[in-house]
Amino acid sequence: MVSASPLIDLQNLSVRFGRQTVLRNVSISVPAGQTLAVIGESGCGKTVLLKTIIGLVQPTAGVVEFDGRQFVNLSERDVSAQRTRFGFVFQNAALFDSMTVAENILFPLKQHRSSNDADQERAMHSLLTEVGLPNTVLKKYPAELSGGMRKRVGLARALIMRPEAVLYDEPTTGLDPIMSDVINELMMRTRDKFEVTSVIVTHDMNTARKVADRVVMLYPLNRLQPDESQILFDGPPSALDASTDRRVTQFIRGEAGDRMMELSEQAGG
Ligand SMILES: Nc1ncnc2c1ncn2[C@@H]1O[C@H](COP(=O)(O)OP(=O)(O)OP(=O)(O)O)[C@@H](O)[C@H]1O
Repeated sequence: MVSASPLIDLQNLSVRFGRQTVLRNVSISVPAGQTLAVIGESGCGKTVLLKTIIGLVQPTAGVVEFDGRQFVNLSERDVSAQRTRFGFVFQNAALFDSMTVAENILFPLKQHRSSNDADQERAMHSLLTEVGLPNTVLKKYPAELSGGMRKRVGLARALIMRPEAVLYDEPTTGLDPIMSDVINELMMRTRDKFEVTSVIVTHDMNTARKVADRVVMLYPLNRLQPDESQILFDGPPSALDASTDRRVTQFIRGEAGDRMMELSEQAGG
């Protein structure tokens, strides 16, 4: 259920690396229970936005709050405690190659909690069932799994701490359409069963349309005028097709449009 108070609140967020400003004055409030998809072309700052939410990137300006608290104001211990309230599903699953699947899934628990081994094993088996993997994968190493299986192990690892919010970075990239939809279904099941708030960075319009309650589209700053908002669209996925902004329709339909002209100009110049 979506509540009115924001769990994740970004207010006038700006992030700069050296001379490159990646995010400028971005404000997004995500109420508890909402599933937000962040779309936009490569390099517009989607992953930086995710990392800022979890405190891995510091804002240059603006405020980032999770449940009313800013990472910058927390002690190291509190930052660590606050992070356990998030699950992060990394791009390409980012599993530890030298660890078995079981060790990968249990890794966050071993780092943070002192629950006994039997409880941990129980939690792991139940999550494995949840993501549709057989027990036989537990002894395997990530290299022995398919891409879709690795993503599901990544999801199980993200959920082992029972997070309140799950951040997904391109969860379906590199998967075939069927496995992509399995991941979509699992994200929806995760939302319903664990009542998590989700932020999904994705290029996959099927994911944005099917899984998200709300879509935000960011645009690269180097293509914007200084006074333009970096958020080109903020609304339910059902409203995407009605957008009158050509940059939005071009993106959601996957049309190169005037970009081909730019390429030939670059090649010619
Ligand atoms: N730690 C960093 N130091 C310097 N520059 C960075 C850092 N992290 C990201 N950037 C730059 O910020 C810009 C946005 O990167 P980001 O990864 O957020 O893009 P994205 O929208 O997620 O792209 P993609 O869809 O290709 O993953 C890029 O130009 C990138 O090089």
